[in-house]
Amino acid sequence: MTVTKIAVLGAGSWGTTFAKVLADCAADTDAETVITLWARRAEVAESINDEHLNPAYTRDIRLPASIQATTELLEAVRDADMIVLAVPAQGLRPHLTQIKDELKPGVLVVSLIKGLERETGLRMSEVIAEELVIAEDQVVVVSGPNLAMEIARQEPTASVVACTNEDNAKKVVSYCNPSYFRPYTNTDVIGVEMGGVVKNVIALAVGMCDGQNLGDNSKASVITRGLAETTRLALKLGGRAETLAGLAGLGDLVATCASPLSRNRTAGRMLGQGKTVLEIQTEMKQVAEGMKSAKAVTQVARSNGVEMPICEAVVRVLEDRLVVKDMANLLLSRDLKAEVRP
Ligand SMILES: NC(=O)C1=CN([C@@H]2O[C@H](COP(=O)(O)OP(=O)(O)OC[C@H]3O[C@@H](n4cnc5c(N)ncnc54)[C@H](O)[C@@H]3O)[C@@H](O)[C@H]2O)C=CC1
Ligand SMILES: O=C(CO)COP(=O)(O)O
Repeated sequence: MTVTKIAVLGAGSWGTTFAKVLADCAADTDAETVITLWARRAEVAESINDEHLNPAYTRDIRLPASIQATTELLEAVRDADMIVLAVPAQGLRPHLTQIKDELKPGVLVVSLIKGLERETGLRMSEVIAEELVIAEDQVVVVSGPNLAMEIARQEPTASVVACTNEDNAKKVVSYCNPSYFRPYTNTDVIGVEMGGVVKNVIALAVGMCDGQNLGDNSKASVITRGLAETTRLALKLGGRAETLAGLAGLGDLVATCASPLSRNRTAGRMLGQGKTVLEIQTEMKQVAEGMKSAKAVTQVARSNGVEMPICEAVVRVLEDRLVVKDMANLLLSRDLKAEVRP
């Protein structure tokens, strides 16, 4: 039997949980799979190897003993058939630069990351293909309503595995389909990625509503109009409307904006309570991608002539050019128009 080697880079909440998804799937199917999880910090790798726990990120969840953690990046990716990327968006490119000479020909590279590169406005799949000099159809994106802790607890969850080559998406699906995780394939990589990126910014706005003690009408209005602006941008960039109405669009937006587990919603709530970006970054130990990607989202939108008033307002708050209590007024006083464009 051939052994499949999978490397997961990033032992935070989602990287660790996804490694568990892969390991549980391999156990369910009796597949010969070696899963190596790369952690930046030695104590994280040691805890995963010795105790099968990653308490800082997945609390008391017992990880499969088959997951081997390492702090050696090149050792993790050497001979890997599939490399899964779960580091924060702004830290991705330097890691790609380090691993690019170690890639096995034909390797599949899977992005779990929900952000845009700030300097270039590129989606993660674009950064990966560009930096690793691999074909677009070797890059696969996994996105959906996937709060890591719920999946770590094996609560039933669906997701989307997107690749321009459907066979490659199916291959990835075959590795990440344990009993509690149901991945659907999609060939609309742009729609899937943009759904995941923009929902983080909308979740910041919903968190701001919480921080201002606003109720469900306000939040539902932000979520729904947020989906409208996300869809406008995704369509303009070449995505499909059905994707944004699916798991990676509406599904992820609802999960993130509703869940107290969401780091983006939590960061938004703190902003709504008057905390500064610096205070929040110091207090939160985990990444809230929307805080880093919001500006790039609005820049990409502007350069494509797409209106994104909620995202624009979030950026103004992040840049200290708008106080949260004035945000509703700013959004509600815009010119009246039809809900659906004829
Ligand atoms: N946690 C979740 O529920 C989900 C997260 N995601 C996405 O997955 C990506 C990773 O997120 P999480 O695992 O949740 O983040 P996290 O904050 O839990 O962990 C990030 C990991 O990357 C490491 N890290 C931080 N800065 C780094 C840098 N500059 N270079 C290298 N490593 C660095 C940290 O030590 C940690 O191991 C993000 O893009 C996030 O939006 C997607 C779906 C679900
Ligand atoms: O992407 C996520 C759920 O699908 C996680 O959201 P947060 O990064 O806001 O926690």
